[in-house]
Amino acid sequence: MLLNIPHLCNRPLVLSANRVWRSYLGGSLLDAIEGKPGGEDGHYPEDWIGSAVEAVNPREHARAGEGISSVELDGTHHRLDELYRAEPEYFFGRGHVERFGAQPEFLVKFIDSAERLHFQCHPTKAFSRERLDSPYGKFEAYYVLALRPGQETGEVYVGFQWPPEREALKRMIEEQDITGLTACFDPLSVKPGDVVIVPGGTPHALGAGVLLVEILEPSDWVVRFEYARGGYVLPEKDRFMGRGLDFGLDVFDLAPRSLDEVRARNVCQPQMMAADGRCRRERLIGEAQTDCFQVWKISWHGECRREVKSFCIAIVLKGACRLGGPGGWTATLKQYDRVLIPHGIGQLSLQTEDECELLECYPPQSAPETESLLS
Ligand SMILES: O=P(O)(O)OC[C@H]1O[C@](O)(CO)[C@@H](O)[C@@H]1O
Repeated sequence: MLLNIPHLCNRPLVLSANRVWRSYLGGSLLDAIEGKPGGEDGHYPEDWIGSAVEAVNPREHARAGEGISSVELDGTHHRLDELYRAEPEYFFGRGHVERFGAQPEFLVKFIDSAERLHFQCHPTKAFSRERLDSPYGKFEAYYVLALRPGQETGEVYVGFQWPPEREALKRMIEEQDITGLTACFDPLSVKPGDVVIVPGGTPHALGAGVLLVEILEPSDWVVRFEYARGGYVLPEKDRFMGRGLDFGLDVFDLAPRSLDEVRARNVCQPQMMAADGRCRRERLIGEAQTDCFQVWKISWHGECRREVKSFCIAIVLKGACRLGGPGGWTATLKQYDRVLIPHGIGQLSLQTEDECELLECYPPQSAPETESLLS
C-alpha cells in the first residue's frame, strides 16, 4: 500500500510496547509500566523501542518479525522498518540516508532483569565485517533507570578482572563451570542515573533487578558462554552465533580490566553542554565513547521550543510533559513514555509544570548539540 507518510504522520510518534522473547527472566516492571495489573516475570524481559531490527531467538521461540516495532496510522498498524524504507528522508534526513541507509543505525531497548543475564560477549564492528559478513557489531550502553524495590544497588559485570588463558576459558565453558566463570569478574555496582558502555569484545552480564535503557548497535549478535538461564538451556546453535566455541572465543578481549580501569573507561561522566535557568542539556555518550550513536539528557521546566535537526528516540525519565508538534498536534507524556521524533517535522514544543527529564538517543554524526532551543 502506498502511504503518504509525512502527510499522515507529520508529528512525533508515541510508541507502544514491543516486548521481545529472551531466554532470561524479567519483565514484571515493564508490565507495570504498561499498566498491566499483577505483572509477572517471564520470558519477555525486554521492550524494543522504535526498532527496525529483528530478534534472533532459538527456533522453538522464533516469531517472524519479532523485535520490529509497529505504529498505528489512520487506524492501521504498520511495521516501522517499512515506514522507514518508504520515507527515509522524512525520518532521517538526506545526509543520514546517504551514509547509513533507511534505518536509525542504532537500537534502543528497555531491559528489566529479574535475574542475572547469561555471561556473554558481543563482536566488534571490525569482527562482524571480517568474520560475520555484517556491517554491525554490538557496542552497547546502559542508562540505569531503577532497581527492583528493596534493592540498594545493582550490578553489572564488565570485562574480566581475572581473565583466564584462552584454553582455560574454553575448558570452563565446555564444562559450564559457572563458579569459575563468575570468579573471572568483580561486579561493578550501579545505581539509577549511571551510564555504562560495553564495547564489542567485552565479556559481560547485567545483574539481577536492574531496569535500564540500553542503546546499542542495530544487531542481535551475541556469544553466550553460559548456556542456561531462566530454566531454559540454549540450543547449541544459539550459543556462538551459529558457529562453534572456537569461533566464539575469537570474539573475546581477554585483557585484564581492573575495576578502577572499568570505572575510568566504561562508566561515563555526563558533560554539561548548555544550561540556563530553565533548561540543561547534558551529553552522556558522544564521539569520545563511540561512533555508533549519541545519548543526551535534557531537563527543563516551563516551556521550550526546539528546532528538530535529527531523528531521535526520546524517553521520559522524570516528570510529565505536553509535547506539541506541527498542525496543533499535542500529546501528554508521562514517566517512561517513549517517542520517535522524525527528522522532518520542523519544530517541537515541550511544556511542563514541574521539572521534566528526557533521555534522547541520536544516530552517529547527527548534530543534536547545535539543535536550537528556543525559549
Ligand atoms: O543472552 P541473553 O541473556 O538472552 O541476553 C541477551 C541480551 O543481553 C544484551 O546483550 C544486554 O547485555 C541485550 O541486548 C540482549 O537482548
